[in-house]
Amino acid sequence: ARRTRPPAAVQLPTIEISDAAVARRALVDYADVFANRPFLPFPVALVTGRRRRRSDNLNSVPYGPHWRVLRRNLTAGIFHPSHLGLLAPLQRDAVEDLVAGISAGAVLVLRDVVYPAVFRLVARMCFGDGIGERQVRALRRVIREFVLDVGVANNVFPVSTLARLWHWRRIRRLLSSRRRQAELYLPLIDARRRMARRRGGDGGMFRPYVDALIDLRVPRDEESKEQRTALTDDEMVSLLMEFLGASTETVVSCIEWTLAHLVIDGEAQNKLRREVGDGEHIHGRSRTPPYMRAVILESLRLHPPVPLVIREVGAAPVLDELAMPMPAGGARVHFVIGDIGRDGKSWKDPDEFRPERFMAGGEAEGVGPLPGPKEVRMMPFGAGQRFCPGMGLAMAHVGLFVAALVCEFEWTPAPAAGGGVDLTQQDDFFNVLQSVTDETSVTGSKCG
Ligand code: HEM
Repeated sequence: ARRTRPPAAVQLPTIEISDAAVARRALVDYADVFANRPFLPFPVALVTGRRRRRSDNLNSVPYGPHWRVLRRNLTAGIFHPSHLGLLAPLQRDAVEDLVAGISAGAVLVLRDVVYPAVFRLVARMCFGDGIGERQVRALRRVIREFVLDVGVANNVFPVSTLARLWHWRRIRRLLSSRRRQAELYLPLIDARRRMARRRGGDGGMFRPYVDALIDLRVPRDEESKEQRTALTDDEMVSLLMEFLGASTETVVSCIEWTLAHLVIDGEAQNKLRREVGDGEHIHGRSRTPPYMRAVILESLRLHPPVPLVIREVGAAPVLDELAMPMPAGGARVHFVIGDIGRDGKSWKDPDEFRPERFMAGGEAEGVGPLPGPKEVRMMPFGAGQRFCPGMGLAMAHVGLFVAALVCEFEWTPAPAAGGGVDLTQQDDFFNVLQSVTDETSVTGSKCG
């Protein structure tokens, strides 16, 4: 109990913001005040390494020079368009794997085929394309367990004895998860270290994230900005876990919600199929076409895979313009992304799936995945200083996989689902479609 007691940050008063205008003022006008997350948004330490030492990832690191270096390493290194261009062969492989794994006419749970394909692609981005299938499967298993356990640990404490026992087992597994993850990651990191010494890099191939982390030097505090040191093994494990988890869970959830709506709205599915029918997009040769972009934005507006933007405000902040009192001792602030995207003040028929609103002449023409400085209408990737650095990659990957799925197959509800799709949302660490865990998912028939 001592090890899992909520830390001080969790005990701070929590303020929930569901109003888009207030969110904009906080995250844009007071960007620096709202630039930190509480160290532990969960009841158990997620970034505590061996010997219980703090080993930050990008999500947890305080706003400052260390954060800036980690973030630039990702955005200017891994996510730079010239570097992402080198990903095309890996993306093509992933799409071919996905399509090959679907039998036409069979009822399938979409997650069972999409999750492995996305995860394998992301694991190759992290560790290089030499990573073996067994290692990919082992990584996938521990990340999945970790995400499920965090979801449970984060929920209200269960009441019945049996439920409490089950909950407790999950928390214990979560506490040992770091060690199990490290056991898998450290040999892979060491192998890349040896390879870099022997070959001096991959010459023109995609440079995996782990190589960038091995070479990175970070400042440790404000005073010694000039003095930089290599990342510890524990820090590398935290950052790699974050990359694998963030790039898979969110993207898979967005693909599922998008397909669910396309199954319900056959007209939108056909329109999309006509748009991506030439397969250009699947081969990574073109930008996301307009209707596909509109469909993804509409899916993200209605079902943001990450439910909350979480920030911590320190003691006695001066926020004159916010028009909202802040507790003098500081607060944890939750911006409810789903409420903002469905706010009836900014959206017509906010609960309806209508991608056309994002097309030319629509009410949301010009609205993108990241809010501009003047207005927030939706913020699936957050806003302000800590907005999601993986946004471009995520939009590209969702587009790529959805294009492959609708280009190759026609999607209908599974017979067991009674001709419909249940859009119930499972509130977890990520917002996921509850029915993806049932056998009542969807059927894909081969097109043409
Ligand atoms: C559909 C896919 C995704 C969604 C909806 C999503 C959403 C978010 C949200 C809401 C935040 C918090 C932003 C804030 O506090 O303002 C975030 C942060 C973050 N995301 Fe994503 N994300 C996605 C994909 C990715 C991918 C592909 C990566 C790749 C590594 C990634 C890495 C991160 C990181 C590292 C942060 C923390 C950034 C920081 O604190 O500086 N995400 N994401």
